Amino acid sequence: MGKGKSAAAPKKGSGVLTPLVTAGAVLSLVVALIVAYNAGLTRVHTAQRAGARDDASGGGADDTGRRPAQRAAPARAGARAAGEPRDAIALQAALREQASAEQASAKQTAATAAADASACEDSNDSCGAWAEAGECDNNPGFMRGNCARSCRQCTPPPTSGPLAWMLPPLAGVDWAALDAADRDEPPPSDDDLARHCAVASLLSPLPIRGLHVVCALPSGPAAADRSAPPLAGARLAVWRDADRSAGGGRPSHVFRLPRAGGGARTMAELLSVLGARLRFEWRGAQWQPPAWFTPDGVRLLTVAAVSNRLGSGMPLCVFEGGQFIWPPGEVDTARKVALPDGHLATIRTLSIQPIVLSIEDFLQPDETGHMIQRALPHLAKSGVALKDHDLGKEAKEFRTSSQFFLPTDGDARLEDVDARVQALMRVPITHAEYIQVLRYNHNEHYSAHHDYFDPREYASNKHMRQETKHGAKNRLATVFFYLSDVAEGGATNFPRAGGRPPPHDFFDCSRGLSVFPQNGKVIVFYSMHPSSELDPFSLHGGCDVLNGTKFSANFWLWNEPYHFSSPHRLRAFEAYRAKMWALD
Ligand SMILES: O=C(O)CCC(=O)C(=O)O
Ligand SMILES: [Fe+2]
Repeated sequence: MGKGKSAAAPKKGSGVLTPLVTAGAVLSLVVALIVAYNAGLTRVHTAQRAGARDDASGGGADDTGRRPAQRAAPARAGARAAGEPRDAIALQAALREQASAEQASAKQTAATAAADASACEDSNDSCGAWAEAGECDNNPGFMRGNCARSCRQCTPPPTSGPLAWMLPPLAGVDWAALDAADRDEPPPSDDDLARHCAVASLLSPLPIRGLHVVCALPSGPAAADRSAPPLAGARLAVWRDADRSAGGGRPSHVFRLPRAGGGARTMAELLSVLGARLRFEWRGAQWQPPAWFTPDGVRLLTVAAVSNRLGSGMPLCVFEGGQFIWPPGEVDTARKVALPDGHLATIRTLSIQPIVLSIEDFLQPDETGHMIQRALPHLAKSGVALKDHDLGKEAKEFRTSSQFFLPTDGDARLEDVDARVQALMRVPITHAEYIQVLRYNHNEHYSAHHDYFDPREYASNKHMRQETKHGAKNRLATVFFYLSDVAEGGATNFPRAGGRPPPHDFFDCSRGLSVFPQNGKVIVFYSMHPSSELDPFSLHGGCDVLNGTKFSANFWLWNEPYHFSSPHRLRAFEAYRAKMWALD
C-alpha cells in the first residue's frame, strides 16, 4: 500500500480543530458532535420507520434508505454571514477540513488560472469542506454566492479549438508545434515499453471506459533540465480506457507534456493537458474532475506526487470520473490488498463487463453472525424505488426479501468493517450508506435491477433527480456480503455479464454470471464505469432461494459523499486520508 502525506493541516479561523481551541470552543465542539451524531442516527431511523424503499424497480429498482435531510445544528460561535452553514456542519466540515481532492486542485487552479478565476471563486477557506458535507444542496443561497467553485458552479471556458478543454489552457503553449514534435518523435520501442511501463496487469482485453493507464518514457535530452518544473517536457505513454486490444498492446497515445509556461505546474493544468490530448468530454460543472491514483489506490493530489511516481517508473491510473475503481485486468487477475488490521485480502476478477470482483479473506468468522443478530429484530419487508414506468406497482412484484439498514456507529465490530470497506475500495467511508442486511426465505428473490438510479427513469421524482444531481452523483459500487450458506438457490445473477443483451425475463437466472452464497463470501461490483457513466451491464438480481434461508448485505458506496456521515465515519475517513492521499 502506498503512503503519502495528508492534505495540509486545518487553518486557524476556519472553524477547525486546532491546538489553539479554547475551553469554550472545546465545549461547543462536544455539544455539536453529539448533535451531529444524533442527527445522523435520527435520520436513518426515520427513514427506516417510514419503510423507505430501497432498490430501483423492476428490471431495475434500486435501494436506498435515505431521505432528504435538513441538518439541525447549533449556532456557530462567532460571526456568521446570513445563511452560512451552522455549527454541526462547520464541525463536520472541520473534521474534514481541506479533505477533498477537488478542493485541493481547485485551490491550485485558483492560484494560477486566470481564465475562469474571476467568474468562479470560493470566498471562504471552508468552502470545499462545506461542499463535501452537502451544503451546496442544503444551503444553496449562501453557498452559490460564496463557494461557487466548490459547488461546481463554474462554466467551462470557451472552447477555442480541438484542444480546448474544461480547465485553463497553459499559457504560451504552442499546441500545433507540440503536436508536430510528437509526430516527429520515433515511437517508443517495445524494449522501452517493456522496461519502463509495467502496465500489463492494469490492461484489459476490452475498453474500461474512463480508466487511462499512464507511464513515463525515458526522457531525451529535451527533458534533461533539472531546474525545470516537475514533468515539464516529460514523454508519456497512455493506454486509453486501459485497453490492450486497441493497439496490439501498444499505447494509444504518446506525447510530451509542454515545457513552455513552466509545464503543467498544477493538477488542474496537468488534467487540462491530459484532457485535451485524450479528448475528455466536458459534461458540466457538477461532475467531479478526473483524478490520478497509483495502481493500488493512493490518490495523488499534486503534480509533484504524480511526477515523483512516474519518474520512479511506476505506472499510474487516471480515473475520468474522479473515483478509484480496481482495474479489472483479465478475468482471474488477482491482487493483494492490505487491510487496516494488517492482513491481506485477495481481489480476484470474476467479470470485466460488468466489473465483478470476488474478495477473499475479508470478513471475520464472527462478523456475519453478528450482523444477522443485530439486524434480526428490525427486519421489515424490502421496498423498491419505483421508476416512472413502474409507478402504481407494488414492491413485492420485484422484491420479496426483508431488510434493515444497520447503523455501524458505536459498534466496534461494525466500525471495524467500515474501516475495512474503505481500505478495500479506496473510497472514503463518508461516501457509504449504512449496511443493508437482507433476509430471503424460501422462494424469495429480487428481480434483475441496477443499484444505480438513472435520473432519466425518475423524471417525475424531483427528490431523486436532486439526490443524483441530475446524473453526476450515484451509487458507484456495491460491496455484497453473503452472511449465510444456502442449501439450494439464492445466487446473485448478472444476466448481462460478458456483454450479453438485456434479458426478456428479469427473473431468469440461467444466463450470464451466477455467484452462489456462502457464509463469509464477499463480492464487489461497480454500477459505474471509471468515467462515472452508469454501466447498464451491472444488471443483477437475487435468485429464488429454493432450500434454506439466505442472509446477505449490501454495502453501497457513492461516487460522492453520502448525504450524512457520522462522527465515527468522519474520523475513519481522516485516518484513511492521512494514509492514502499523497501530496508528494
Ligand atoms: O440478493 C442478492 O443476491 C442481490 C441483492 C441485490 O441486488 C440488492 O439488494 O440490491
Ligand atoms: Fe442490487
